[in-house]
Amino acid sequence: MIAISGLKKRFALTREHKKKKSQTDPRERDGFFHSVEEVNLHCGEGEVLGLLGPNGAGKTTTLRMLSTALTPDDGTILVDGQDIVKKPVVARKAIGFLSGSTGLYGRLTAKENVEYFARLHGLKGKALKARCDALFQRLEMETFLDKRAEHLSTGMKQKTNIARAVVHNPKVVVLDEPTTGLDIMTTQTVISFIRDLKSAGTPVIFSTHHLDEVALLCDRVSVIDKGITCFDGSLAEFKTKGQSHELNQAFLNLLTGAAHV
Ligand SMILES: Nc1ncnc2c1ncn2[C@@H]1O[C@H](COP(=O)(O)OP(=O)(O)OP(=O)(O)O)[C@@H](O)[C@H]1O
Repeated sequence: MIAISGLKKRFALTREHKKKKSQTDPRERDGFFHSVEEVNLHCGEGEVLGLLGPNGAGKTTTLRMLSTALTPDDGTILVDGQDIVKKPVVARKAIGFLSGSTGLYGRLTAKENVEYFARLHGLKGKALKARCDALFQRLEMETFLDKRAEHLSTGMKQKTNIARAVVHNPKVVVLDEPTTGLDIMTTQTVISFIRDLKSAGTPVIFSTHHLDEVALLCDRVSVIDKGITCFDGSLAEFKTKGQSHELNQAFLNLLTGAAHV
């Protein structure tokens, strides 16, 4: 289970920012940019939650706090009942996090990258081999396992990153735009991998701009607009509140306020 409430994060404005200070952006104030102002969401066992929002809404900042890469200024994040801000080491074991910026070691092969992270998580011997082999097969990585990461295509890198993120069998999985830049085949593999996680009861949160993926995968939807959660609920509630069965339209209605008229 993942439960986020009252989450906030602001960044000090740089001199550059201050020079270009926007007169209209209410998130720029008191010398700070308020990236996340009030985020609340909930994702239970076996649920997949799609995190939506326009560019710059605060999705990545939220997911980076959830992964413990960033410390919140306020609010609570519970993962499996544990407060991850107070127990970041426990949290890192419990969470599998895929970030937008790839963190593969270019001179290691795809296989070596995944095995390296498996070892960091304490896996070894037969258990390490069994876990890695299962992931390589599931993510259809066999053809490029021995290629150096620096020579992999975008899709191959993403599969390697996903395997790396979940190699320790985390209790919850958090994916920041997992299908961005991928071809249709690789996207299908990623979508079906998320379905497997769901079937195994693992809560999954992923950010996306693709509403067709939300339709295929999600039980729950959370929408952030200008750093504030403006919707968090089931897919059915999203359609009702957005006043449309067409997800793109429901999303737009929620963002423009048309849904509240
Ligand atoms: N370290 C930082 N310092 C200053 N501002 C930041 C920092 N990180 C993020 N921001 C700002 O916070 C806002 C939210 O960024 P974030 O990356 O979380 O948005 P997003 O919803 O993931 O957007 P996108 O869909 O474009 O990826 C943006 O305006 C961004 O410039």
